[in-house]
This record gives sequence, C-alpha cells and structure tokens, in this order.
Amino acid sequence: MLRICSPIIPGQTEQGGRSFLTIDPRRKQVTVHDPAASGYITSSNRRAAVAAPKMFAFDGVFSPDDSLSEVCSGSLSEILQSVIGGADGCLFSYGHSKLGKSFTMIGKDHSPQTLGVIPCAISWLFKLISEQKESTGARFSVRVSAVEVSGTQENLKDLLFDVGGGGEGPPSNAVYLREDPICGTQLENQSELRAPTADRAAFYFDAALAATSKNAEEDGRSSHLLFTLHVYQYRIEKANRAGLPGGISRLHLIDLGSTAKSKDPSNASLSLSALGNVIMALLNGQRHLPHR
Ligand SMILES: Nc1ncnc2c1ncn2[C@@H]1O[C@H](COP(=O)(O)OP(=O)(O)OP(=O)(O)O)[C@@H](O)[C@H]1O
Repeated sequence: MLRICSPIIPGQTEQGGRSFLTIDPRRKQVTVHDPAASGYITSSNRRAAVAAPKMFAFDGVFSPDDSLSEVCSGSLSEILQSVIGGADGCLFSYGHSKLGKSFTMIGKDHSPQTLGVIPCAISWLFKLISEQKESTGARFSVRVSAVEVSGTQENLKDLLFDVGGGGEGPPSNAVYLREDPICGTQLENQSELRAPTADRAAFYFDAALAATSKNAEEDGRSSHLLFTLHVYQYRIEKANRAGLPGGISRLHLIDLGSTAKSKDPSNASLSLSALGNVIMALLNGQRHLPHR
C-alpha cells in the first residue's frame, strides 16, 4: 500500500505547484511522469529526451486528501480479521525522512480525525474480540509488548519494562535476539503485559511512547518502534466447560525510522530495495534472508 504525503510538509515548499505523480485511487495505481515533462526540474538540468511515464499498481493507494481514518480502515480491516482468525499479521510504515510515517502509525492527539493506525488497531481489535466472543463463545486474552531499536548499534530496549514494574515483566530490560531453528529470529525477554481492555492496551501504548529515547536520531538513523498485540484464544468445551488452548496470533505494528540522511554505508541495509528483497524472500519461503 502507498500513502502519498501532502505536497507541502514542514520545511519544504511546493515545486511550482506541479506534480510528477498521477494517482488513480479506484484502480489503485500511481503513474510517475518524467520530471522534465511535468516541468518539475529547471531548464538548466533538463534532459533532452523525456522518458515514458511509469505505472505502478498497489493493494491500496492513499492520496494526500485521504484522512487518517480512511488510511486506517483501508490498511487494517483485513489484517485484523486474519489475526482474530488465528494468523499472525504485520503492518509497518516505511519511507523517506519526515514524510509522516510516525504521524500515520501513531497519530497526533486523541481526536478521532488524527487517530493513528496503532490506536485504531487496538480499538478495533477489542471490538472484534467482543463480537467474536458473542458469536462463537471463544475466550480471548490479549497481551502487549513494545520494543525500540535505536542508534547505529541497533540497541534493543523494552519500552514496557518500567510500567510492568517487574511484577508481570522480565527481571531486566535487556531484550535480545535468539535464533530459533523453526521460527527463525525471535525477540527474547521483552515484557508482555496483560491488557484486559482496549483502554489498558492504549495505556501501555502511551507508556511505550513515553519511554522511547528522546533525540534517538543518530547519524541520520531514526529509531524503530515495534508494538505487538499478542492474542491468545481458548475454545470453551460445552460438555465440561473447560478451556481448550486455541492458539496464539500476533499483530505486529511497526513504525520503521528512516535512514535517508545517513553517511554510514552500513545503513544501506535498510534501503527500500533491501527491505523489498527481504519481503520477497519471506514470501518465497527462502531459508536464508538477504539481510545482515
Ligand atoms: N498528513 C499530515 N498532516 C499533518 N501533519 C503531518 C502529516 N504528516 C506529517 N505531518 C507532520 O510532519 C512532521 C514529520 O512527520 P513524522 O514525524 O510523522 O515523519 P516521519 O516520516 O515519521 O519522520 P522520520 O523519518 O524522522 O521517522 C510531524 O511534525 C508531523 O506531525
């Protein structure tokens, strides 16, 4: 899915009011025109030949006029149904610096118009759970975890360690990666706190945001936020009313920071094309993923 940011963002000006993009939201297509043809570049660096327009198709295209609630419903509806159905889901934002990735994922304040993808996902997940309980009698338990990856060393920080107070959480805030022979690379030791209501999950999300490193941007690399809703399902056996384990599914909501301004060549591992290679490898079921 593609979200096109507003042509005017803080610190930038519109280039003569002309765009080199044509958006067709109905067909979910975007056409990129040669800037020389659209007058986007000046005559001094204009090339002699104008390239043909290139068309790209997506699962969803959101124009600058689309509200955040339209982005939320367009991107979350299917994935939430899948998570309730028992499958894992992941939604992440990625793109160049300061184009509104965090704005899209987190939102701005608590007004419904500027509610981001993560707060919406929390609210809608609990709504779906209560509908599912009504219709199937299944029982659910939701847990929440939040981890930040920051700095050139890619340090992992448990953002819920302080709010967990050591009671429900792990004994230290050290989060680390573990290679699992079946599940692949796993995050280990982060707090997973029980959230019986949407309000509780939203409270943990706010606490996680408050615990993120301030001034985390280092060498042009901003930090990444990994927020996960762990959904445990139990079926209730009518005969003896005992709970049977029905499985666990996770919804990962990730605000990936940008690396656009980095001078560090190792940051190339997070380029859009490198990320695309990893996603293609996952889809193709490759055993070895092309990342360091
Ligand atoms: N659609 C929008 N409407 C209003 N303000 C916006 C919108 N998108 C972004 N902004 C504002 O632009 C600024 C940069 O946005 P944001 O921090 O979300 O960018 P980012 O892509 O996450 O940045 P980074 O690359 O540092 O992670 C913020 O002040 C944000 O509030």
